[in-house]
Amino acid sequence: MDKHIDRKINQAILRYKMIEPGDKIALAVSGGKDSLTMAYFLALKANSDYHINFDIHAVHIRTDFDNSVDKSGFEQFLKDEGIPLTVIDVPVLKRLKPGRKMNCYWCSSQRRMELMKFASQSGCNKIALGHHMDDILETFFMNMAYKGEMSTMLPVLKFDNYDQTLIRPLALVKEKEIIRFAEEKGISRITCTCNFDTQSKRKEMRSVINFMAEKDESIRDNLFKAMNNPVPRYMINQE
Ligand SMILES: Nc1ncnc2c1ncn2[C@@H]1O[C@H](COP(=O)(O)OP(=O)(O)OP(=O)(O)O)[C@@H](O)[C@H]1O
Repeated sequence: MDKHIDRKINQAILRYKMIEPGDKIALAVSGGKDSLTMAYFLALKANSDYHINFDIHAVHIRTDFDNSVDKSGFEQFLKDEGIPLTVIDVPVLKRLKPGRKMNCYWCSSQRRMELMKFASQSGCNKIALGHHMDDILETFFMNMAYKGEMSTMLPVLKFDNYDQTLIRPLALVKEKEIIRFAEEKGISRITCTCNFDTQSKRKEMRSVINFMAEKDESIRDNLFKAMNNPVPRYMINQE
């Protein structure tokens, strides 16, 4: 077991009050390295005498186009770790309105909607996603560069209009730490490789951040810390 990842997840749970006693958590599992790593560590806690009692149930959304993820491998992995799984078929392509082009935003919003539906039907009050620290940083830079706003994906997001809360247990874990763990565990690194990939802006931001942290890894930590540490006195006030 990777103690560092486990510690970082414990820190996130504590710092953001991410998991509470009695929670029933739907684990959104794509079959990729991030969500399987998340499922592995949460299962260790849910199935042991961890100080917070909670239940987990993995959910995989199977779309109507091939995304090249090796399904049999990840289903077996979850079984071996004692994690129950529900697979839901969602015709993402078929649901597209005539004349509309397929894109990542449409796909992820359809998946998100089905995850919420599953959670509410099965009594889950939380949905866990496999986003990690680098995803959160990239989103922060993308939102500044392309939307002109300072915002990002939150470690814990309570919806106003729904009973569910989104959580991101890997919020303090770096992607390279997940890659190392996934290699040790034999978890496939394949993620979505559909032909509709429109994630080039995210990739651009990733290389900008990697460039900044290339010579000094603590820069990545500081960039993340800065998002948690605004100094209002030295921010430009619009009023
Ligand atoms: N088909 C799916 N079914 C269930 N959950 C999904 C699915 N695809 C993505 N997710 C959830 O959304 C998160 C972000 O999805 P994204 O497509 O960005 O994957 P990723 O960052 O490559 O992560 P992973 O390595 O888990 O695939 C995933 O970590 C997972 O929790």
